[in-house]
Amino acid sequence: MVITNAAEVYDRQSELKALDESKTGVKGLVDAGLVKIPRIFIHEQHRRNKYSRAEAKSSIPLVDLRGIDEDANVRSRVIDQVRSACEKWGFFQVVNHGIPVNVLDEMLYGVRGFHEQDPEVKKQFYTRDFTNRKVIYNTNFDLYQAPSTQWRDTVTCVVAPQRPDPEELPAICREIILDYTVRVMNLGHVLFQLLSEALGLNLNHIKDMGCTEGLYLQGQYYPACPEPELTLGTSEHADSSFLTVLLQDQLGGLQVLHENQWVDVAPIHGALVINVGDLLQLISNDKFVSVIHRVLANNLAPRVSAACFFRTQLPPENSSRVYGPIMELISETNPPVYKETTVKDYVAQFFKKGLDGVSALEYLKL
Ligand SMILES: O=C(O)CCC(=O)C(=O)O
Ligand SMILES: [Fe+2]
Repeated sequence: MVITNAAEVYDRQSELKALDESKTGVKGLVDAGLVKIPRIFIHEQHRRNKYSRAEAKSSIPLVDLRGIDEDANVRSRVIDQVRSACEKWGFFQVVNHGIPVNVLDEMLYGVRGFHEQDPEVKKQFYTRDFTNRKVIYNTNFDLYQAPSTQWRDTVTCVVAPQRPDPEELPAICREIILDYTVRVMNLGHVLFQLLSEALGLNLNHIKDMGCTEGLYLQGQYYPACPEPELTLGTSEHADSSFLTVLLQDQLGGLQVLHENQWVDVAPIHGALVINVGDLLQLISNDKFVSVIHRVLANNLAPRVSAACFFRTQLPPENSSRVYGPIMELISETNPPVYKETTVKDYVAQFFKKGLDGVSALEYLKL
Protein backbone atom coordinates (compact mmCIF):
# COMPACT_ATOMS: atom_id res chain seq x y z
CA MET A 1 0.00 0.00 0.00
CA VAL A 2 1.09 3.54 -0.72
CA ILE A 3 0.03 6.69 1.07
CA THR A 4 -0.33 9.55 -1.39
CA ASN A 5 -0.02 13.25 -0.57
CA ALA A 6 -3.76 13.51 -0.29
CA ALA A 7 -3.58 10.77 2.33
CA GLU A 8 -5.51 8.49 0.03
CA VAL A 9 -4.55 4.89 0.19
CA TYR A 10 -4.11 2.92 -2.95
CA ASP A 11 -2.24 -0.03 -4.21
CA ARG A 12 -0.14 1.39 -6.99
CA GLN A 13 1.60 -1.89 -7.79
CA SER A 14 -1.69 -3.71 -8.38
CA GLU A 15 -2.94 -0.96 -10.67
CA LEU A 16 0.28 -1.05 -12.67
CA LYS A 17 0.05 -4.81 -12.92
CA ALA A 18 -3.56 -4.64 -14.11
CA LEU A 19 -2.61 -2.15 -16.82
CA ASP A 20 0.34 -4.31 -17.86
CA GLU A 21 -1.70 -7.48 -17.94
CA SER A 22 -4.42 -5.91 -20.08
CA LYS A 23 -1.79 -5.75 -22.86
CA THR A 24 -3.77 -2.95 -24.48
CA GLY A 25 -2.03 -0.02 -22.85
CA VAL A 26 -3.39 3.47 -22.32
CA LYS A 27 -5.35 3.20 -25.54
CA GLY A 28 -7.22 0.23 -24.07
CA LEU A 29 -8.33 2.38 -21.11
CA VAL A 30 -9.50 5.19 -23.36
CA ASP A 31 -11.35 2.78 -25.64
CA ALA A 32 -13.15 1.45 -22.56
CA GLY A 33 -14.59 4.96 -22.15
CA LEU A 34 -12.86 6.28 -19.05
CA VAL A 35 -13.58 9.89 -18.13
CA LYS A 36 -11.17 10.39 -15.19
CA ILE A 37 -7.57 9.32 -15.33
CA PRO A 38 -6.50 6.55 -12.93
CA ARG A 39 -4.23 7.65 -10.08
CA ILE A 40 -1.15 5.91 -11.43
CA PHE A 41 -1.04 8.54 -14.20
CA ILE A 42 -1.16 11.57 -11.94
CA HIS A 43 2.12 13.47 -11.93
CA GLU A 44 2.84 15.53 -8.88
CA GLN A 45 2.01 19.15 -9.46
CA HIS A 46 5.24 20.56 -8.07
CA ARG A 47 7.15 18.56 -10.68
CA ARG A 48 4.85 19.32 -13.59
CA ASN A 49 4.94 23.03 -12.82
CA LYS A 50 8.53 23.33 -11.65
CA TYR A 51 9.49 25.45 -14.68
CA SER A 52 7.41 28.03 -16.52
CA ARG A 53 6.61 28.01 -20.20
CA ALA A 54 8.77 30.27 -22.37
CA GLU A 55 7.34 32.98 -24.61
CA ALA A 56 5.94 31.50 -27.81
CA LYS A 57 8.55 33.34 -29.91
CA SER A 58 11.42 31.35 -28.44
CA SER A 59 12.17 28.11 -30.33
CA ILE A 60 14.87 25.56 -31.05
CA PRO A 61 17.25 26.35 -33.95
CA LEU A 62 16.31 25.42 -37.51
CA VAL A 63 19.09 24.11 -39.77
CA ASP A 64 18.76 23.89 -43.54
CA LEU A 65 20.95 21.11 -44.94
CA ARG A 66 20.57 22.15 -48.58
CA GLY A 67 23.90 22.49 -50.34
CA ILE A 68 26.20 21.01 -47.67
CA ASP A 69 27.84 18.63 -50.15
CA GLU A 70 28.14 21.12 -52.98
CA ASP A 71 29.28 24.31 -51.36
CA ALA A 72 32.10 24.51 -48.79
CA ASN A 73 30.82 27.85 -47.46
CA VAL A 74 27.36 26.43 -46.88
CA ARG A 75 28.86 23.42 -45.14
CA SER A 76 30.97 25.49 -42.84
CA ARG A 77 27.99 27.69 -41.94
CA VAL A 78 25.88 24.61 -41.21
CA ILE A 79 28.64 23.15 -39.03
CA ASP A 80 28.68 26.39 -37.02
CA GLN A 81 24.89 26.22 -36.63
CA VAL A 82 25.01 22.57 -35.55
CA ARG A 83 27.80 23.29 -33.04
CA SER A 84 25.95 26.22 -31.55
CA ALA A 85 22.65 24.25 -31.37
CA CYS A 86 24.30 21.25 -29.69
CA GLU A 87 26.13 23.44 -27.18
CA LYS A 88 23.23 25.70 -26.23
CA TRP A 89 20.06 23.71 -26.85
CA GLY A 90 20.90 20.05 -27.43
CA PHE A 91 18.08 20.23 -30.00
CA PHE A 92 17.51 21.53 -33.52
CA GLN A 93 15.16 20.89 -36.42
CA VAL A 94 16.42 20.06 -39.91
CA VAL A 95 14.86 20.74 -43.28
CA ASN A 96 16.11 19.63 -46.70
CA HIS A 97 17.38 16.48 -45.01
CA GLY A 98 16.70 14.25 -48.02
CA ILE A 99 13.73 12.25 -46.71
CA PRO A 100 10.63 13.03 -48.80
CA VAL A 101 7.64 14.37 -46.93
CA ASN A 102 5.38 11.58 -48.16
CA VAL A 103 7.72 9.04 -46.52
CA LEU A 104 7.48 10.98 -43.25
CA ASP A 105 3.69 11.05 -43.50
CA GLU A 106 3.56 7.33 -44.23
CA MET A 107 5.77 6.58 -41.25
CA LEU A 108 3.40 8.41 -38.90
CA TYR A 109 0.46 6.73 -40.59
CA GLY A 110 2.15 3.36 -40.01
CA VAL A 111 2.67 4.06 -36.30
CA ARG A 112 -0.95 5.12 -35.97
CA GLY A 113 -2.01 1.99 -37.86
CA PHE A 114 -0.09 -0.23 -35.47
CA HIS A 115 -1.71 1.23 -32.38
CA GLU A 116 -5.20 1.50 -33.85
CA GLN A 117 -5.33 -2.03 -35.25
CA ASP A 118 -7.24 -4.96 -33.75
CA PRO A 119 -5.99 -5.28 -30.13
CA GLU A 120 -5.76 -9.06 -30.51
CA VAL A 121 -3.14 -8.65 -33.26
CA LYS A 122 -1.28 -5.96 -31.33
CA LYS A 123 -1.20 -8.06 -28.15
CA GLN A 124 1.00 -10.64 -29.84
CA PHE A 125 3.83 -8.11 -29.68
CA TYR A 126 3.25 -7.16 -26.04
CA THR A 127 6.36 -7.81 -23.97
CA ARG A 128 8.86 -6.29 -21.52
CA ASP A 129 11.72 -8.38 -22.85
CA PHE A 130 14.12 -5.75 -24.21
CA THR A 131 17.10 -8.08 -24.41
CA ASN A 132 15.87 -10.77 -26.77
CA ARG A 133 12.97 -9.35 -28.74
CA LYS A 134 13.28 -7.10 -31.79
CA VAL A 135 9.70 -5.86 -31.70
CA ILE A 136 8.45 -4.71 -28.33
CA TYR A 137 4.99 -3.25 -27.82
CA ASN A 138 4.07 -2.09 -24.35
CA THR A 139 3.02 0.87 -22.29
CA ASN A 140 5.77 2.67 -20.32
CA PHE A 141 9.06 0.76 -20.61
CA ASP A 142 9.67 1.94 -17.02
CA LEU A 143 6.16 1.14 -15.76
CA TYR A 144 7.37 -0.45 -12.51
CA GLN A 145 10.29 1.94 -11.86
CA ALA A 146 9.06 5.43 -12.70
CA PRO A 147 7.39 7.58 -10.03
CA SER A 148 4.39 8.30 -12.30
CA THR A 149 2.94 6.56 -15.32
CA GLN A 150 3.00 8.28 -18.70
CA TRP A 151 0.00 8.70 -20.95
CA ARG A 152 1.51 6.82 -23.91
CA ASP A 153 1.93 3.45 -25.58
CA THR A 154 5.01 2.47 -27.57
CA VAL A 155 6.07 0.00 -30.21
CA THR A 156 9.84 -0.44 -30.46
CA CYS A 157 11.55 -2.07 -33.46
CA VAL A 158 15.27 -2.79 -33.43
CA VAL A 159 16.54 -2.33 -37.00
CA ALA A 160 20.36 -2.11 -36.81
CA PRO A 161 23.09 -3.31 -36.78
CA GLN A 162 21.11 -6.40 -37.74
CA ARG A 163 18.31 -5.77 -40.17
CA PRO A 164 15.19 -7.54 -38.96
CA ASP A 165 13.68 -10.25 -41.04
CA PRO A 166 10.63 -8.47 -42.55
CA GLU A 167 8.43 -11.27 -41.21
CA GLU A 168 9.36 -10.29 -37.66
CA LEU A 169 7.95 -6.78 -38.06
CA PRO A 170 4.25 -5.97 -37.59
CA ALA A 171 2.57 -6.48 -40.98
CA ILE A 172 0.66 -3.21 -40.83
CA CYS A 173 3.78 -1.00 -40.85
CA ARG A 174 6.49 -3.41 -42.04
CA GLU A 175 7.33 -1.80 -45.34
CA ILE A 176 7.44 1.76 -44.17
CA ILE A 177 9.61 0.82 -41.17
CA LEU A 178 12.14 -0.84 -43.46
CA ASP A 179 12.12 2.08 -45.90
CA TYR A 180 12.11 4.89 -43.34
CA THR A 181 14.85 3.48 -41.10
CA VAL A 182 17.28 3.00 -44.01
CA ARG A 183 16.76 6.66 -44.84
CA VAL A 184 17.29 7.66 -41.20
CA MET A 185 20.55 5.65 -41.12
CA ASN A 186 21.73 7.60 -44.17
CA LEU A 187 20.73 10.90 -42.62
CA GLY A 188 22.48 9.80 -39.44
CA HIS A 189 25.74 9.37 -41.33
CA VAL A 190 25.44 12.91 -42.64
CA LEU A 191 24.64 14.26 -39.18
CA PHE A 192 27.44 12.38 -37.41
CA GLN A 193 29.90 13.79 -39.96
CA LEU A 194 28.67 17.31 -39.25
CA LEU A 195 28.88 16.62 -35.49
CA SER A 196 32.44 15.27 -35.81
CA GLU A 197 33.47 18.36 -37.75
CA ALA A 198 31.67 20.59 -35.26
CA LEU A 199 33.84 19.05 -32.54
CA GLY A 200 36.97 19.78 -34.61
CA LEU A 201 37.49 16.09 -35.36
CA ASN A 202 38.04 14.16 -38.54
CA LEU A 203 34.84 13.71 -40.59
CA ASN A 204 34.41 10.02 -39.70
CA HIS A 205 35.62 10.15 -36.11
CA ILE A 206 32.28 9.43 -34.41
CA LYS A 207 31.29 6.88 -37.03
CA ASP A 208 34.60 5.07 -36.53
CA MET A 209 33.78 4.78 -32.83
CA GLY A 210 30.76 2.68 -33.78
CA CYS A 211 28.19 5.20 -32.55
CA THR A 212 26.13 5.02 -35.73
CA GLU A 213 25.79 1.24 -35.89
CA GLY A 214 22.77 0.63 -33.71
CA LEU A 215 19.30 1.99 -34.44
CA TYR A 216 15.86 1.36 -33.03
CA LEU A 217 12.59 3.03 -33.77
CA GLN A 218 9.91 3.86 -31.23
CA GLY A 219 6.43 4.49 -32.53
CA GLN A 220 4.67 6.48 -29.82
CA TYR A 221 0.92 6.81 -29.45
CA TYR A 222 -0.51 9.35 -27.01
CA PRO A 223 -4.27 8.83 -26.81
CA ALA A 224 -6.44 11.89 -26.26
CA CYS A 225 -6.60 12.36 -22.50
CA PRO A 226 -9.69 13.44 -20.52
CA GLU A 227 -7.58 15.26 -17.87
CA PRO A 228 -4.40 16.28 -19.68
CA GLU A 229 -3.30 18.81 -17.07
CA LEU A 230 -2.86 16.07 -14.44
CA THR A 231 -0.46 13.86 -16.37
CA LEU A 232 2.27 13.85 -19.03
CA GLY A 233 2.58 12.07 -22.37
CA THR A 234 6.30 11.56 -21.83
CA SER A 235 7.88 12.43 -18.48
CA GLU A 236 10.88 14.73 -18.21
CA HIS A 237 13.95 12.87 -19.44
CA ALA A 238 17.11 13.07 -21.50
CA ASP A 239 17.63 10.40 -24.18
CA SER A 240 20.08 7.57 -23.57
CA SER A 241 21.14 7.49 -27.24
CA PHE A 242 24.09 9.06 -29.03
CA LEU A 243 21.62 10.94 -31.23
CA THR A 244 17.84 10.92 -31.75
CA VAL A 245 15.97 11.68 -34.97
CA LEU A 246 12.38 12.48 -34.07
CA LEU A 247 9.41 12.76 -36.37
CA GLN A 248 6.38 14.34 -34.72
CA ASP A 249 2.91 14.96 -36.09
CA GLN A 250 1.24 18.36 -36.26
CA LEU A 251 -0.42 18.36 -32.82
CA GLY A 252 2.53 19.68 -30.80
CA GLY A 253 3.20 19.02 -27.13
CA LEU A 254 6.96 18.37 -27.21
CA GLN A 255 8.83 20.76 -24.90
CA VAL A 256 12.55 21.26 -24.34
CA LEU A 257 14.03 22.67 -21.14
CA HIS A 258 16.11 25.71 -22.03
CA GLU A 259 17.44 28.21 -19.49
CA ASN A 260 15.01 26.87 -16.90
CA GLN A 261 11.95 27.32 -19.10
CA TRP A 262 9.90 24.92 -21.21
CA VAL A 263 10.18 25.81 -24.88
CA ASP A 264 7.59 24.34 -27.27
CA VAL A 265 8.99 22.52 -30.29
CA ALA A 266 6.57 23.79 -32.89
CA PRO A 267 5.76 21.11 -35.47
CA ILE A 268 7.01 21.94 -38.99
CA HIS A 269 5.57 19.65 -41.62
CA GLY A 270 8.47 17.97 -43.41
CA ALA A 271 11.08 18.79 -40.76
CA LEU A 272 12.80 16.38 -38.35
CA VAL A 273 13.80 17.13 -34.77
CA ILE A 274 17.38 16.14 -33.94
CA ASN A 275 18.65 15.89 -30.39
CA VAL A 276 21.87 15.06 -28.60
CA GLY A 277 21.60 12.00 -26.35
CA ASP A 278 23.48 11.22 -23.15
CA LEU A 279 26.11 9.09 -24.87
CA LEU A 280 27.06 11.97 -27.17
CA GLN A 281 27.25 14.31 -24.20
CA LEU A 282 29.57 11.75 -22.59
CA ILE A 283 31.95 11.29 -25.56
CA SER A 284 31.98 15.03 -26.26
CA ASN A 285 32.93 15.59 -22.60
CA ASP A 286 30.00 17.96 -22.01
CA LYS A 287 30.71 20.08 -25.11
CA PHE A 288 27.32 18.97 -26.46
CA VAL A 289 24.40 18.71 -24.08
CA SER A 290 21.71 16.06 -23.76
CA VAL A 291 18.78 18.15 -22.69
CA ILE A 292 15.70 17.33 -20.62
CA HIS A 293 12.48 17.27 -22.62
CA ARG A 294 8.91 16.02 -22.20
CA VAL A 295 5.61 15.67 -24.04
CA LEU A 296 2.36 17.15 -22.72
CA ALA A 297 -0.84 15.16 -22.87
CA ASN A 298 -3.73 16.71 -24.77
CA ASN A 299 -7.49 16.23 -24.97
CA LEU A 300 -7.91 16.96 -28.67
CA ALA A 301 -6.79 13.87 -30.56
CA PRO A 302 -4.24 11.06 -30.39
CA ARG A 303 -0.69 12.30 -30.97
CA VAL A 304 1.72 10.13 -32.92
CA SER A 305 5.51 10.27 -33.21
CA ALA A 306 8.34 8.10 -34.52
CA ALA A 307 11.64 8.47 -32.68
CA CYS A 308 14.79 6.81 -34.05
CA PHE A 309 17.56 6.33 -31.52
CA PHE A 310 21.16 5.80 -32.59
CA ARG A 311 22.21 3.33 -29.94
CA THR A 312 22.61 -0.43 -29.85
CA GLN A 313 19.81 -2.18 -28.04
CA LEU A 314 20.52 -5.90 -28.11
CA PRO A 315 23.47 -7.87 -26.78
CA PRO A 316 26.10 -8.82 -27.91
CA GLU A 317 26.36 -5.70 -30.08
CA ASN A 318 26.33 -3.38 -27.10
CA SER A 319 28.21 -5.44 -24.56
CA SER A 320 31.96 -4.88 -24.61
CA ARG A 321 32.81 -1.64 -26.38
CA VAL A 322 33.83 1.04 -23.92
CA TYR A 323 32.91 4.72 -24.34
CA GLY A 324 34.40 7.67 -22.54
CA PRO A 325 35.29 11.28 -23.38
CA ILE A 326 37.11 11.44 -26.75
CA MET A 327 40.87 11.76 -26.13
CA GLU A 328 41.31 14.51 -28.70
CA LEU A 329 38.88 16.67 -26.74
CA ILE A 330 40.68 16.25 -23.44
CA SER A 331 43.43 18.55 -22.21
CA GLU A 332 44.89 19.80 -18.95
CA THR A 333 42.41 22.63 -18.94
CA ASN A 334 39.58 20.37 -20.09
CA PRO A 335 39.93 17.17 -18.05
CA PRO A 336 37.51 14.25 -18.50
CA VAL A 337 34.15 14.80 -16.81
CA TYR A 338 32.96 11.18 -17.03
CA LYS A 339 34.13 7.65 -16.36
CA GLU A 340 34.08 5.17 -19.21
CA THR A 341 31.11 2.86 -19.65
CA THR A 342 29.67 0.32 -22.04
CA VAL A 343 26.36 1.01 -23.73
CA LYS A 344 24.98 -2.07 -21.99
CA ASP A 345 25.86 -0.78 -18.52
CA TYR A 346 24.62 2.68 -19.34
CA VAL A 347 21.29 1.40 -20.58
CA ALA A 348 20.92 -0.81 -17.51
CA GLN A 349 21.32 2.29 -15.36
CA PHE A 350 18.83 4.21 -17.50
CA PHE A 351 16.23 1.43 -17.16
CA LYS A 352 16.80 0.94 -13.44
CA LYS A 353 16.00 4.57 -12.77
CA GLY A 354 13.09 5.11 -15.14
CA LEU A 355 12.14 8.56 -16.43
CA ASP A 356 12.32 10.79 -13.38
CA GLY A 357 13.68 14.06 -14.73
CA VAL A 358 17.28 13.41 -13.64
CA SER A 359 20.01 12.54 -16.14
CA ALA A 360 21.39 9.00 -15.84
CA LEU A 361 24.81 10.53 -16.67
CA GLU A 362 25.06 11.73 -13.08
CA TYR A 363 26.28 8.35 -11.92
CA LEU A 364 29.23 8.44 -14.34
CA LYS A 365 30.51 11.84 -13.21
CA LEU A 366 34.11 11.83 -12.05
O1 LIG B 1 6.98 11.76 -28.82
C1 LIG B 1 7.84 12.64 -28.85
O2 LIG B 1 7.69 13.67 -29.50
C2 LIG B 1 9.12 12.51 -28.07
C3 LIG B 1 9.25 11.25 -27.26
C4 LIG B 1 10.59 11.18 -26.58
O3 LIG B 1 11.15 12.15 -26.17
C5 LIG B 1 11.25 9.88 -26.43
O4 LIG B 1 10.63 8.85 -26.71
O5 LIG B 1 12.43 9.85 -26.02
FE1 LIG C 1 13.23 11.72 -25.68
